Amino acid sequence: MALLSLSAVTLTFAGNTVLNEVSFNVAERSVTSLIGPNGAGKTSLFNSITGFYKPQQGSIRFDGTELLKLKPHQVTKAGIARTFQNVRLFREMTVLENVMSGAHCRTSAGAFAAILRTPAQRREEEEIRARARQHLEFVGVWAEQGRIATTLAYGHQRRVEIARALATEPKLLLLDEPAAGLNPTEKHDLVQLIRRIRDEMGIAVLLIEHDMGLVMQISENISVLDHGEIIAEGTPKQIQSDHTVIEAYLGRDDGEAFLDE
Ligand SMILES: Nc1ncnc2c1ncn2[C@@H]1O[C@H](COP(=O)(O)OP(=O)(O)OP(=O)(O)O)[C@@H](O)[C@H]1O
Repeated sequence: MALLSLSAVTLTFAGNTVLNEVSFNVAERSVTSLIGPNGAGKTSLFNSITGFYKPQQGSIRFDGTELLKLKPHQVTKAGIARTFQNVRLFREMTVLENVMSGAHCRTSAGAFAAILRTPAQRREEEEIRARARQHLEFVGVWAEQGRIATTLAYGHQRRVEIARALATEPKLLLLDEPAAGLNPTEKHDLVQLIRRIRDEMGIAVLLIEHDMGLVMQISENISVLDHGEIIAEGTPKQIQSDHTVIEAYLGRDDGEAFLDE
């Protein structure tokens, strides 16, 4: 059964249709990629899933819950975490604090207890710290836990952002262009990390990515968005030989990337 299921999702801004009756599924413990030329509507789709945008029509069901009625923090609590196209870490916080902030949606002691620093709150804080450590070790940046997050090398900032997303304890992780700005070695490591997130943590991953080599290597399923519509779906092999997809990329800025692979 699908973990995430979009059905005829339509999103418009001032009469401009950004998503037109988009339907697709993400299976549990899978890596699914969403590809498409610049401006196709990929990030808008992420924003619709996470409650930042409110599609006018359709349904987005996740693990038995309709998401379209929920606010962003409720979507996080339901089990969906995301990273952003441009890394968004808290500037004044250390690496560890950034990751601990991700766990806040799961805390129970409450703001009052936090102000009074009750024993229950202190215990909870210790648990969050221990889990944040596990996540930082998992993504391989624990050694830098005490540094201000935004002073880290770019590739490491991306890992911290993934660790923060994992700290919300998601069932589904949305990654928006995680390979952008990474060198070949870092991209290789990212592929391994995404596989470990799926295999060791049992988390499904939905990926927006322009690096076709990476997409073809890692995805079980690919959905292709063009001008706000799903124009193809299938395995990497099926997508690579799909003429509609090749047509959609021809003559685009990012077309060569697709055709070169
Ligand atoms: N808040 C908004 N208000 C109006 N139009 C918007 C808004 N957000 C997105 N759009 C429009 O939706 C279209 C799709 O944009 P989107 O960023 O989702 O594409 P994308 O596929 O993620 O592109 P890229 O690969 O370049 O990141 C664009 O025409 C964009 O201008």
